[in-house]
Amino acid sequence: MKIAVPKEIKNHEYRVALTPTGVRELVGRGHQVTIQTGAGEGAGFPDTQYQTAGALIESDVASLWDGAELIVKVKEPQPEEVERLRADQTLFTYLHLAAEEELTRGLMATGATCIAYETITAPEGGLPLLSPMSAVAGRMAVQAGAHSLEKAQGGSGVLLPGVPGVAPARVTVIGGGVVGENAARMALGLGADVTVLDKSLPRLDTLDDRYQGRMKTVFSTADTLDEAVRESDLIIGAVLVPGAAAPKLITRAMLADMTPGSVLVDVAIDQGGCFETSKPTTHAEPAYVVDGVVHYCVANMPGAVARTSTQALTNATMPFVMALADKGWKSALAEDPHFLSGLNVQGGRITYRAVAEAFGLESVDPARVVA
Ligand SMILES: NC(=O)C1=CN([C@@H]2O[C@H](COP(=O)(O)OP(=O)(O)OC[C@H]3O[C@@H](n4cnc5c(N)ncnc54)[C@H](O)[C@@H]3O)[C@@H](O)[C@H]2O)C=CC1
Ligand SMILES: CC(=O)C(=O)O
Ligand SMILES: [Mg+2]
Repeated sequence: MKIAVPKEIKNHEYRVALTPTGVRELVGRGHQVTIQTGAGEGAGFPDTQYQTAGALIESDVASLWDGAELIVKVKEPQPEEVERLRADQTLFTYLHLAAEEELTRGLMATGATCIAYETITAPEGGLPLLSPMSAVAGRMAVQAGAHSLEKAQGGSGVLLPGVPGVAPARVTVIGGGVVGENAARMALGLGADVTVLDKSLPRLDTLDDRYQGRMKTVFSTADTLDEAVRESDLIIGAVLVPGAAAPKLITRAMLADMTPGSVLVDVAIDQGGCFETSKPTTHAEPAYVVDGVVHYCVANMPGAVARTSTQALTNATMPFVMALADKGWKSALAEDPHFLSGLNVQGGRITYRAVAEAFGLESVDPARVVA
């Protein structure tokens, strides 16, 4: 199969969808892999390493897209990339469609087969192609929050661990999944006073057990959210309803109860964000202030640590890329119901119910599409 890897064009996105190691595996199985000039540069993989692994290097973006049957990317396609996509091509990348109606309609109009990393499931549960980046983003969320708390960033001037004689900062993490656990773990490591809110009691039970009560676990309700808003220096939004738009858990009115200079880090921004006042930001301008509260809402946080993130992401995506290349999308998805749950758009139709529901559109059962 002819596989193309474009250079990512989202703001400050330095990850790349395949490493030279991945290229070597694919080429060894008889596939042709073309890498856009410089695509791996930001992650520390120069073109020469891809060439040694057997890839072709293409400097012309139009030729790269034109010649491909399978396009493997990291971030959701930007408008100029959607324009390049054709009905006979398969796109495999993060899509986060429930947050982006225009992108959803754009991909439908191409007629292409669009498979999202973030909705693929695993037999043992969880989201195996989202979780490595969630681990990265969760860990980064605390760094971002600590930086945003500094006075020069508009923050309240609170140091997360405090110092002897001065209490540590209060950090609340809403959603105790992969992002939430990683964030809470980093905040604990820095000596902050950490509380995790979740709606899942089994999840809170796991966290309590795993951290031996060192982080407080609290069932998420309107009351406990109100309390978190009143008492926290830093709140990290880490909820997820897979494939769906994130619920808005902190409204603008609630910001009035926050201490001036306190910080909201909305990691769930790629699914639309879980705070009413969140809007996607970039690494170039990551934060802004609303009603005295600093908001950090970068939708591609792992892009900033591209070396670590690329390796972690491709470890998880490679088996799926190989299945697509070896078998073609239809057989690969038909044979694996967990892979099939990644199918979001195919032949102009939405094949993921939560995405269709976000826009009041119809969806078709993906099993029918691959039957
Ligand atoms: N901004 C970025 O760069 C990145 C963003 N993400 C995003 O972070 C979000 C979280 O991802 P994961 O931790 O992997 O998901 P996850 O599925 O592991 O965890 C989500 C948790 O949220 C909880 N939850 C759901 N609704 C809730 C509610 N109303 N109140 C309290 N808890 C609730 C669930 O019970 C679950 O424990 C996703 O939107 C993901 O796409 C992930 C990686 C990078
Ligand atoms: C998951 C995601 O949005 C990212 O890694 O950028
Ligand atoms: Mg996005």
